[in-house]
Amino acid sequence: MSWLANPIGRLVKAGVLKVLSSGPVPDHLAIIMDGNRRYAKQNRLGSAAAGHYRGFDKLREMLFWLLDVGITNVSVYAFSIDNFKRSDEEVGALMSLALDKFRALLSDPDLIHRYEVKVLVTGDLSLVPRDVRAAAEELMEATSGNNKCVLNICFAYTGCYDIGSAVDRVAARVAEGSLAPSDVDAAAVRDSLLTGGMPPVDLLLRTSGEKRLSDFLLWQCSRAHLAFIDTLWPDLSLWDVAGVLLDYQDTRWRQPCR
Ligand SMILES: CC(C)=CCC/C(C)=C/CC/C(C)=C/COP(=O)(O)OP(=O)(O)O
Repeated sequence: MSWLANPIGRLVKAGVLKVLSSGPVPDHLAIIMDGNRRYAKQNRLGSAAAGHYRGFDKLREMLFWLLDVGITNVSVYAFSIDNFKRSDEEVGALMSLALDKFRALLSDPDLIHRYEVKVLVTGDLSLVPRDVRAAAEELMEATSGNNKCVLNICFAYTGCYDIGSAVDRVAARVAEGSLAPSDVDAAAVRDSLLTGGMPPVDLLLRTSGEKRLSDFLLWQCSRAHLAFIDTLWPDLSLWDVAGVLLDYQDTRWRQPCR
């Protein structure tokens, strides 16, 4: 167990989170949780799946930090459409993990109920097994009345799919007559994205040293501050998060009106 769980550690953590919450915090933080397989290898966990399970535990731990700091919209890249190209064994393990965790989040009083988190699962859910889709839909339905925070789990997702399907929805509205062709503009496409009413991403964090967007929230990140750190996702610490947020706050103080 981390030292942050002992009484002194809890005080230090509360102090760090309080300091961070006193500066400007992003309205919307997006995270590419990269490095689970390398973490599994380095720590001899025996399978990539074990690294992904550690990855979920880190996500849950980090969400408490972010919500305590006052960040109210968090998007995470949990499974890209490109991830279907991985081995059947790994894809199957990631689907089982999602099924398990979507069900666990349904009854997670400390996180979902206490912080009143609405959970969205966004992506092409027609591509995922029926039981995973049903669990995702049940989770979204059960949390749809929560309105303090949004956790957007991008699953079977890519930014190109998101933009393409938004354009399809706009075209369908034009075809049925509910939108005039002259009213088709960037705002109409933006409002049809899977992220719906979420604000644009202010800060994108990617772990593990890779400096790429990997087709994540391309439209939503058009003005985002980008943070790339070397830490593998399951190793992410409170200090990593503090460093990224302090850097973001420094940028906001220097450029208040972007
Ligand atoms: C249901 C839910 C919210 C699950 C969250 C679990 C989680 C953290 C999933 C991320 C999966 C993923 C493809 C990570 C990228 O690391 P990688 O596998 O590419 O690792 P590598 O870069 O070391 O190869």
